[in-house]
Amino acid sequence: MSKFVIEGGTKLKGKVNIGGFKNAAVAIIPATILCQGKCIIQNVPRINDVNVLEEILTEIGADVEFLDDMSMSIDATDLHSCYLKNGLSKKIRASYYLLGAGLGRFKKASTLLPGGCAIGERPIDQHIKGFEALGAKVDITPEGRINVQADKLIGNRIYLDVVSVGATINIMLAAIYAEGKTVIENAAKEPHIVDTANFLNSMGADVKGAGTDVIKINGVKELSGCTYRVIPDQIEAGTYMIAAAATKGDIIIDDIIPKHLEPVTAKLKEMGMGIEEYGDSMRIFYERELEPVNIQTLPYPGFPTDLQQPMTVLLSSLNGESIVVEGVSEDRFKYVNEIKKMGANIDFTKKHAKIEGTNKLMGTVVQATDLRAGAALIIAGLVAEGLTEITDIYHIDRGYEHIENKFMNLGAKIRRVKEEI
Ligand SMILES: CC(=O)N[C@H]1[C@@H](OP(=O)(O)OP(=O)(O)OC[C@H]2O[C@@H](n3ccc(=O)[nH]c3=O)[C@H](O)[C@@H]2O)O[C@H](CO)[C@@H](O)[C@@H]1O
Ligand SMILES: C=C(OP(=O)(O)O)C(=O)O
Repeated sequence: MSKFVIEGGTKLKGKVNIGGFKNAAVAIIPATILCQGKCIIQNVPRINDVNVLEEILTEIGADVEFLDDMSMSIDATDLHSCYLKNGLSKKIRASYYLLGAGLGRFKKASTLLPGGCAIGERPIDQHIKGFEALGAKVDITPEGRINVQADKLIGNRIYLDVVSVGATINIMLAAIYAEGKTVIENAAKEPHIVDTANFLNSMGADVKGAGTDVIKINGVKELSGCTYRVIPDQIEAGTYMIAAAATKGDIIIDDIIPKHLEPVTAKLKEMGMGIEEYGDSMRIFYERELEPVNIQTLPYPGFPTDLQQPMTVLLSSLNGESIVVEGVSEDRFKYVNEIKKMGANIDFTKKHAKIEGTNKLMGTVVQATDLRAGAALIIAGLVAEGLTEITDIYHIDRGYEHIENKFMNLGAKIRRVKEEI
């Protein structure tokens, strides 16, 4: 087990390069099994979720190798089934995409129920509704194994009862070879939906409308290999933006798509941060005392739920009151108990937090309860007085590449300490 030890009080300065988007890469990698041919995926983030997918694909028989630090070659030509035997599928959320991709390619697939961040109930009823609408039978065993199987997949019209990123992508994957046209209504519009659709189209699929709430998929007969570059991680970029604000810093964030960051940029400007955008990079700098603001997380293009936790830490380090409403995840404030140990003054329920800003957080020992909670605790540690120790940082490694090196390059005093068990 490792932990991070952070000495607070440094203003971030310098430049950080953003990696490929976790939530796009973890959809695109499973989607490669739809094609017979080799795919080269570039700008793959070096995170543990990707390592788990590499293991899963290898286990089911795909030929997977890293060509260099950020490019992955995947050839699933010789794959004959998509049955995930062991517990790897429980280690990450995105293993659910092997259901859609396996169903699409082999008309059947089997995984255990997915894992992922503990942020409340995370049902997959909309994924199942979509698979069934295409003609599949879905069975979940008492042990938590999901089996999907179809004699034939036929395009259909599917209206999602809730806007779901996972269900939108999974139905797209399952429908790629379905006979006729599939229409997903009330689809999610996140940039990774568009990226996955672009990847599928690069292999020869016919997906239109990704990025709007109606996606149309015309079934095709075959897909072939391609080379594709994953978009930059807007959640990683947003994390460094918020860290720059919290530490009163001045940094350049490189390799981004500023458009994807608009909801975050707008809030940070409203608070008083200076932001200059230049093509694929931005400078974000502290100009004047930041003002508290209210936030509500919403599906894209609203403020992303995956940045709610870092933002709550920033708000709790300011003077004044703010309200954060969680409009996407079912229960994403549990980590607040950890920042309260550092002196934050926050009342919260499952969906709502009232923050009485206190610009005095104090270092102590805290536990990363999930991926973004871990990132939020790093930011808390950077602004706190004294030393902060963050345990259970394996959650952070699921989704942030080289995080301590990137923060160290910005001047932060952070180190990873390996603990003897
Ligand atoms: C690997 C990945 O891309 N993870 C992201 C994905 O998770 P994930 O795909 O799990 O999130 P969804 O968009 O599906 O979930 C959004 C909301 O819809 C509900 N819901 C979802 C599906 C369903 O069948 N039934 C249902 O009720 C969920 O409980 C949740 O409250 O989108 C979330 C919302 O942007 C992000 O926080 C995660 O980082
Ligand atoms: C919730 C997240 O991840 P996952 O869905 O993979 O658990 C996240 O990336 O913030």
